[in-house]
Amino acid sequence: MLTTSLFSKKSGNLPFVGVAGRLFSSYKLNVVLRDGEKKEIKYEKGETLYEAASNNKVMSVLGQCGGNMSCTMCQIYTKPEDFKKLSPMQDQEKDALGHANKRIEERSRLSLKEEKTIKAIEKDPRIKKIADNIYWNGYVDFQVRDFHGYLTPNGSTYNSYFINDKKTAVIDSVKYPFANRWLDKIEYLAGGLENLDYVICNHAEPDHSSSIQYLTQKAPEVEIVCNEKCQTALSQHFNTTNWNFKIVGHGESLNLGNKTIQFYNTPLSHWPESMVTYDPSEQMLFSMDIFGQHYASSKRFDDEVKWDDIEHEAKVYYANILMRLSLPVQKSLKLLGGVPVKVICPSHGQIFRNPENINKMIQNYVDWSNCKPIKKIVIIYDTMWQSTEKMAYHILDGIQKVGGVKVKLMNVRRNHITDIATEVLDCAAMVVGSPVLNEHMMPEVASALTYLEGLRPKDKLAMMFGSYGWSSGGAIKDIKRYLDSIRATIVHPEVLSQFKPDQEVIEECHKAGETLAREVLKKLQN
Ligand SMILES: Cc1cc2nc3c(=O)[nH]c(=O)nc-3n(C[C@H](O)[C@H](O)[C@H](O)COP(=O)(O)O)c2cc1C
Repeated sequence: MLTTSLFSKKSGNLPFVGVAGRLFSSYKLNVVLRDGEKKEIKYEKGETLYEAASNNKVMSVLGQCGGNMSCTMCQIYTKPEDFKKLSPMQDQEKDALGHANKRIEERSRLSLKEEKTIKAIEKDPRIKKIADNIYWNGYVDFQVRDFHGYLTPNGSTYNSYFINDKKTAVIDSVKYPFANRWLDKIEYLAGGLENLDYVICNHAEPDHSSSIQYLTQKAPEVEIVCNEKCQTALSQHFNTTNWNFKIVGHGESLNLGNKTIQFYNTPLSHWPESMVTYDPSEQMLFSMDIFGQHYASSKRFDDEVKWDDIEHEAKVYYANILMRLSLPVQKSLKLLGGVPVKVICPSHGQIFRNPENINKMIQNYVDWSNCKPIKKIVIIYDTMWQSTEKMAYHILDGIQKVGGVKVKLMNVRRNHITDIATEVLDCAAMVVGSPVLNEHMMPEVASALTYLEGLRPKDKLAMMFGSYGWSSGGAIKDIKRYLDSIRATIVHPEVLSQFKPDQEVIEECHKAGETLAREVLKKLQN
């Protein structure tokens, strides 16, 4: 039985049964052995039933699992009215008792003491200790495949962090379908939801805030720490009438006892209210969506998984979520540049603790926020009867003939906009092609370009192409409007083909590809 939380500081609701020694310095216990023999034993303050029984040598078979909530030999029954007074039962204990006895809800618990709980917490895969008195208590969502239209083939995590000090605090919550699991973990770590003092809300987006509403129902006293804009945004998402807000400004601190944590506003480093939390004692930055990755794993740290995987997911995240917000992100990076960081705890994905990885990720953010181009050309196109596709392949041939430039061929119906945006982030040039359909470009090309127009990739060279039947201009006019909007530099006139590309058009495509590759090399010659 989890006699009291590892971190419980409010002793008013300490349980008494099975740990009677906690409330009475010495206690008598009547033991009836299996063969019917009766014995009276004493047990002392702090002893569990298991310890009392083994110290008095009455039950030699007790405790085979070493107190790890498996063998259920220390199972006890309480009176129903006493059962209610006990600390909440966690999954591991429920599971163990569930196997042993179906009546667990009524009056059955395991008699284990606090030290076992510490071990259990540190072994518990649902919780992860990330520093002394700081725990990850988020949720790993292996199943999620779509985030507001952006594909997440590797799932994601909603990271939440529990700080145990004289005051207890949780940083960020999880997406609402997983609220109960989040609440369970807080209950487990704090020894009751009523023992939680603060929830720090760095960002009002529902994947990080939507479970707070369930916490405030159960623990109305908890203070919601956030900036003013976040309070407004939360009130525009949830009924916050009874929420107990504590508004903090940029650079303000919150003393938790031994630790004093700090808050910095990082507006539009995702939403206007975005803020980060910093623990100077651990040099730990709770960076909200900055450095996030949609990546689900049973491991929590960067150095426990393949770097290439999380670096890729961080890039996908940046391209699809933050590319448009590069200026605010640069401001946030500048602000945080003066803050020494040993650990970065983002709100999605792996926690960065490897210094080399932290430096690499910060450098990536500097590069990505500048859309720093590499020698790469992305060809984005659609086709009905393969004429435009054929042109795309001949442009690709021209690029490859020059050499030294990577090419990505992306049919918009075979490549999701998530991946197109990721490839565009660091490409030097984009080539966009569409056949004419009803005097316009194809709708999937429009979809990709609308997405890119919103994300605003910077500093791209560009070129257009496509096939038509009887009126050449429709698709090109549409594509050009988007390329102009993102201020791309068109470095070659459009290449057009009436129906199937003939030899002359094919040669034109080759030449266009060659010109484009040379322009890229010229631009990136250093
Ligand atoms: C439904 C449909 C609508 C079309 N509308 C136009 C049009 O408005 N103007 C035009 O010049 N060609 C139009 N075309 C002809 C195509 O642009 C032409 O067949 C072109 O070669 C198709 O290129 P693709 O092979 O890459 O799909 C249309 C074709 C289809 C099937």
